[in-house]
Amino acid sequence: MSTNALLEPTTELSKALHQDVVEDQSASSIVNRLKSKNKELQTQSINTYQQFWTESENNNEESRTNMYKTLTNTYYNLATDFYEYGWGESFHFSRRSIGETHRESTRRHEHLLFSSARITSGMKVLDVGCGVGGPARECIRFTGAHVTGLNNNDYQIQRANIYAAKYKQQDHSAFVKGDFMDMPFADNSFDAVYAIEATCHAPVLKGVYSQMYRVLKPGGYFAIYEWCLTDKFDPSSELHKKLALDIEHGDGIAKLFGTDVALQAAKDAGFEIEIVSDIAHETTIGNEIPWYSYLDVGMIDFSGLQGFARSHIGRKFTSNAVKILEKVGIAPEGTVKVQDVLTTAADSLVAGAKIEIFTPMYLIVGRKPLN
Ligand SMILES: CC(C)=CCC[C@@H](C)[C@H]1CC[C@H]2C3=C(CC[C@]12C)[C@@]1(C)CC[C@H](O)C[C@@H]1CC3
Repeated sequence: MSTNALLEPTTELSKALHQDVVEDQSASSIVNRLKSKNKELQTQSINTYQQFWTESENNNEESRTNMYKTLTNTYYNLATDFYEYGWGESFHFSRRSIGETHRESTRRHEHLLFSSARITSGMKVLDVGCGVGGPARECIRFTGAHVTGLNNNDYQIQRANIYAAKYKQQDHSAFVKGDFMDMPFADNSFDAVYAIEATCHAPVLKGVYSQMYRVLKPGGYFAIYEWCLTDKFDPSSELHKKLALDIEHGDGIAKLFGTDVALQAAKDAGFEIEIVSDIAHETTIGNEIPWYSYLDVGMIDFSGLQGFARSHIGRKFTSNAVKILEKVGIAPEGTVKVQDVLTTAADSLVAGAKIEIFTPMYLIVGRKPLN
């Protein structure tokens, strides 16, 4: 393989890279997980990912957008273990209230979306870009619905299935591999569809929303939390452009779109819009603490390893620990770069949020017309 060749994140690659995927305690098992990777493939994967962002012919927006599947899939092959270690099973941010734990606010944020999508017991629901299935499992508990999780990353599907067995939810869930721009489902097959901080990986928002529209039954609800640049984003500002690029690089996103583009895409897909709001910036009760506070400088959560790992100081600790693990050959070469990419994510998200050019929770709720 030439140094510039991209490693395609196929199912075979996933099996060879992640090797033995077992049930484990997510936070403390990061060392074991890193140890069990195929070292050569892990190194090649990070080199593939970095080619989209460092000196190479693939480092441009067009290339990233054309190759969104390779970009995002490779990102999650590398980032998933770290996400579980530092965040848990639900890969999204949440509005936070005083006295609320990370887990509580995560659940509340999910419940808001499930209620907005009018999900009730017995419904057939689609979770688009389901990660390792944290929100899907909560949707099942909260509503009694059957949830299908769609994901293009084999490793995350494998992990979602392990969790489904652990929580005895196999009869209420299914995790399906597929591209959300070309979903492997029949027209009109779900009672409700939702996506939590996932459709931002699409090259074109209208493409993924149209697919959600197609598979939704007439009269059914669509509810999403979208990652967007806000109206305060100024494309002529070097700082704004740099932060947007760092968010894209740190989070496996080919191109971030504005809230206006997202709303128009939902309308163009055919939805009758019922709710639209950047709920990160609402000054309502239940939103007293900024969503990014866990990642911000000075914040330390002593509730456990996971809380510490996501804090600014915890990230520094992890960076140093990973350097040692890589040096002594426990972690594959390139793992330090993965943690660096995630550090870029955390820092740019906080910086972008503080100047309000970015939101991870642009809420759009729409309905597919009955006829
Ligand atoms: C990428 C998208 C669309 C959504 C994921 C949102 C968040 C769950 C992640 C965004 C940045 C992530 C980081 C971590 C956990 C998951 C995120 C908050 C870590 C705290 C995981 C542990 C690492 O050592 C540091 C990471 C920083 C970024």
